Amino acid sequence: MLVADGHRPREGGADRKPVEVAVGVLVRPDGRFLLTSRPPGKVYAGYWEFPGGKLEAGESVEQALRRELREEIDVVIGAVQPWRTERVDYPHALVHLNFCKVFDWSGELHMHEGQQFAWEDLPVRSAPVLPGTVPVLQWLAAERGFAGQTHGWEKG
Ligand SMILES: Nc1nc2c([nH]c(=O)n2[C@@H]2O[C@H](COP(=O)(O)OP(=O)(O)OP(=O)(O)O)[C@@H](O)[C@H]2O)c(=O)[nH]1
Repeated sequence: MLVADGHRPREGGADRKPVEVAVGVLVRPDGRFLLTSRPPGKVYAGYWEFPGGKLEAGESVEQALRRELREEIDVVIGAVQPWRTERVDYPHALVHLNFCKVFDWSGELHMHEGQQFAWEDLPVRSAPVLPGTVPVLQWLAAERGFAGQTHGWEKG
């Protein structure tokens, strides 16, 4: 489990029920992947992440991902490949991130919530990156044989 921002995990942290989140790693044929900035008004506004959001009652990860990506960035995704999961303990919540790879989608990107977007490569130029996004960059680096810093640390 990743503890974000050096905060002290709350009592019984490991037993709290995490919020399930579906996250999409959209990869283009040239290997670039999509990052979006968190919309104004949300926690960590302006931080860069992979697009996605919380599961609603009764939804599977795949259903939530399809809904979120349609609502937030206007794309209809094809096959969803469950990839890896990660728990992150934030001061505001304990989340269980379900990362899925997506290679195939239709529609033009439109940011519906005032986000910015970038098709990124390693090292990622957009900054700052959300704590829960950092491990994903490391997994991508390992897959791609990329050595070195995966992202910058300063607010860009
Ligand atoms: N989408 C997304 N969320 C992430 C990533 N990494 C990460 O820690 N998270 C966390 O997972 C949670 C996702 O919640 P969200 O606020 O984006 O979801 P949502 O759109 O359903 O939120 P809402 O309740 O404001 O409508 C946040 O606590 C966020 O900080 C990531 O790469 N992508």
